[in-house]
Amino acid sequence: MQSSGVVLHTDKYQINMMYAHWINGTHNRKAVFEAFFRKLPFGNGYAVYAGLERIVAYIQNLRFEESDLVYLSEQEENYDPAFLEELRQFRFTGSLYSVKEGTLVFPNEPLIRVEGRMLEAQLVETALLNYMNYQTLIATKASRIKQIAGNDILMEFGTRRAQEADAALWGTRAAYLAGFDATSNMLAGKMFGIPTKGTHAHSWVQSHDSEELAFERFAEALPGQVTLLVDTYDTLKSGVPHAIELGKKLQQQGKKLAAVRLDSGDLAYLSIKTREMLDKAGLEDVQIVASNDLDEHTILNLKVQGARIDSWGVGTQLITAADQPTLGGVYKLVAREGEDGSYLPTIKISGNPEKVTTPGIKEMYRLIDPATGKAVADYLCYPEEQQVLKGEPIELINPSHPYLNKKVTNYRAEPLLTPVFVEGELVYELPTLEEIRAYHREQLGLFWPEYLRMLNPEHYRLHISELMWTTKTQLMKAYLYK
Ligand SMILES: Nc1ncnc2c1ncn2[C@@H]1O[C@H](COP(=O)(O)OP(=O)(O)OP(=O)(O)O)[C@@H](O)[C@H]1O
Ligand SMILES: O=P(O)(O)OC[C@H]1O[C@H](OP(=O)(O)OP(=O)(O)O)[C@H](O)[C@@H]1O
Ligand SMILES: O=C(O)c1cccnc1
Repeated sequence: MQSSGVVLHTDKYQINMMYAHWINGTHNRKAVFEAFFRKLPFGNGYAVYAGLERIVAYIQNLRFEESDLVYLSEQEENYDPAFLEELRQFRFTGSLYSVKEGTLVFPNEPLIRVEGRMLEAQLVETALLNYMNYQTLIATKASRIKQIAGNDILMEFGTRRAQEADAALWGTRAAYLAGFDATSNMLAGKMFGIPTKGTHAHSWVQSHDSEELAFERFAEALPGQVTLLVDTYDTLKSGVPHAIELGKKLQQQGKKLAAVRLDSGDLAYLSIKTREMLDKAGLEDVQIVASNDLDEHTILNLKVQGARIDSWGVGTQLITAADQPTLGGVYKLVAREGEDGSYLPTIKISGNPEKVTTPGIKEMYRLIDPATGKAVADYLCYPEEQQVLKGEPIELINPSHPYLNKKVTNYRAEPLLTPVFVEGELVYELPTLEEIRAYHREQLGLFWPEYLRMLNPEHYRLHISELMWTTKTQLMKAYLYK
């Protein structure tokens, strides 16, 4: 049976809530949801937002097709056929605001705001979180690795170890936007225009009578871009000497060996020795590539040990975010349409004060100190609060630690939420991946290094307006002391 693919990429409880709203006649009531995460991954000081491009494609393709409706009609819930007819007509008619991909983002910030009919705003929760959580997680991991690798070349090698095909593709894209230089994944290269690179596997060497022959044949087949894997038998006694032999031969022919790849053993020691051997043979411009379960910690350690590595192939640890496999982003209702058509702010209360949601439709700004060009704080206020737009002094309330409030008088405010869909229409021109990559680099420039360091970074804080704080405390009181 054919399926449209995306529309049922949701949890059953969304369909059941849509149905219950329909039964109650509230399905067309307006609702406002926000997607955010509560805790930064990997102990990092920031996250890198990603996922919007796929979210846009998802929203544009939301249609219940015949096979989807047939499948729904077979469910034990026995949905009323008139509900399924309603779904047949379904189109996303709401508005979606989002942070731009590549933006540095922080806990509790509304990264996506969906304003729409209950029916549609509820349906999209699962897919939006799925795309946002994974891609933001991988972009953040990649950005950490990039911080450590500096100007060295970073290649994404993870496809074979990724959690299936979609993760490999979109994870690769996330890695590239956060600073990786290339991928081994050909489909990602074709789909997203990411530069592709490849060396060869041990099987190439094993499939020949000797390592020398394997290297020679590879260089004949692919002149100009040869990287030889030198650890199949013995890196320093066999692989590197054979690569040097071939490198010299190529040099005499006016050609060039590009690099050797180390894939096991002590990468610091082996790279230092390999560099010495290559240099001694007059092959100073032959580069050294390393791979083997690398991540930001190993790369940092190798650099501290003086490793002579020019280029890093990073797979498993990046694409699976092995040290923290989920971002934990959530989607919460912050406002709903009241009987009179106006929005009522809503709250979710928790025993954990950090988990109490902040009510109402919000605008989010990054406040920049014009003297330094650096970000001072992110700030949430209600759209009717115009002080920030006029550059007037504002009181910043820290919602978790209200005693840490501060006043800012001299700032430039950059809005962080951009309209993407307005009443069902796409109004946002998606930037190219290169533009997103450049924007991410600019974003990093907005922050002092203490927020960017890998270990124990300073906390960059999200603040809210006084009015938002008052609204939040009043709503908490209203529900707690009812
Ligand atoms: N000098 C080093 N300092 C810290 N970590 C290193 C160093 N050299 C290599 N590593 C890392 O240590 C791990 C070694 O992996 P492992 O124990 O599987 O050995 P291996 O060398 O890959 O052996 P093989 O692939 O032959 O089984 C890898 O994650 C690698 O990146
Ligand atoms: O270690 P990762 O960060 O995931 O990087 C990718 C790894 O995949 C390849 O090894 P694999 O064992 O799959 O095959 P090969 O060694 O035979 O090439 C490659 O040699 C790397 O070691
Ligand atoms: O090109 C490579 O060397 C490569 C590609 C994928 C995985 N491991 C290595």
